[in-house]
Amino acid sequence: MDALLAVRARGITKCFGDVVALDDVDLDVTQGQIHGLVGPNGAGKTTLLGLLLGLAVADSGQLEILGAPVGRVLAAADGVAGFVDGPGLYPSLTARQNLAALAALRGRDARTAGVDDVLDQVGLTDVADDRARGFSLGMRQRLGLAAALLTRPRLLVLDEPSNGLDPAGKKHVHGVLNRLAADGTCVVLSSHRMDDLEALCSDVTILATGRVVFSGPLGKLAAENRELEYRLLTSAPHAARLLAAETDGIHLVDDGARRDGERLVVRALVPALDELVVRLVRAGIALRELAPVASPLEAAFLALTEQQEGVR
Ligand SMILES: Nc1ncnc2c1ncn2[C@@H]1O[C@H](COP(=O)(O)OP(=O)(O)OP(=O)(O)O)[C@@H](O)[C@H]1O
Repeated sequence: MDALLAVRARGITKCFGDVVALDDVDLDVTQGQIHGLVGPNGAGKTTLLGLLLGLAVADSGQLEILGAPVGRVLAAADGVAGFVDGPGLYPSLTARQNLAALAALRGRDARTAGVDDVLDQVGLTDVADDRARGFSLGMRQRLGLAAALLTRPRLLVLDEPSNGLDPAGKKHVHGVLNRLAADGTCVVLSSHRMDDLEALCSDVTILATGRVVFSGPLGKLAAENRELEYRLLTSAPHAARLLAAETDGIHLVDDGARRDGERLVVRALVPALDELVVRLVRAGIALRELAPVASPLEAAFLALTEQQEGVR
């Protein structure tokens, strides 16, 4: 057992009838890390998060959570909290009553359980006495997060926590998760939003049809990735295009839909792109903007999952 790992999974397989939801999955998540699960619909993300929360047991493989092996009992391991498929709430109770009821279920006194503190953390103080029935999706997500925080988890497991959050709500929730991670809590979350994952996670695991196609630091994903498309804005578009065409390893992308005459789109590995930039500057052409057309995570996600779909 590795004390630094909040999650250690080896050879996890989970089937629902003929459907193989998870197929020989290995996963290491270090304590204090925010780890993202990403994958197309039906890739197995929720199934995996459900195993971490003790909502289901694997058919085979070994799972250790916070250093302890997980048995075949349906129960959340000590120190684990979170939700999949949206938080479970009592619609007729207020936000505060929901949290007090959860605290009472765990045998804690609602007055000292920290209800007001977690409501404040997720930004729901103003609506603490409103019934959950009237809450928007984003507010329900925040209340679910508050419920999880009430247990002071060491592993927080969240399925699509940004669903329904407006930009301010998202920023608020990101702040909460970052603070938790800084204090040593491990967060494992799924998302279809690459910008969320890039903003929050140090590491990601990409699942496709139940199999892990990548797991590791985001930076490694970018570095390992094939050629990416970049958009360049220069002081001399025509001359820049000619120079790019002559540079080894640079492929012009002539996409009519994206071409606006001013901007140049090229496909390249980073060393070839570096060479192009040096050559532009040497030729007296100013580079005003240089950005990937899609983020490295998005590009790698598409490439890796398309590859996997091809294998099926
Ligand atoms: N309780 C269940 N009974 C039958 N099949 C299930 C069950 N739960 C999941 N599956 C199947 O297992 C596979 C993985 O589903 P899962 O919900 O884990 O994927 P996901 O990556 O979370 O997808 P999404 O992004 O759409 O939420 C899918 O084919 C799904 O239909």
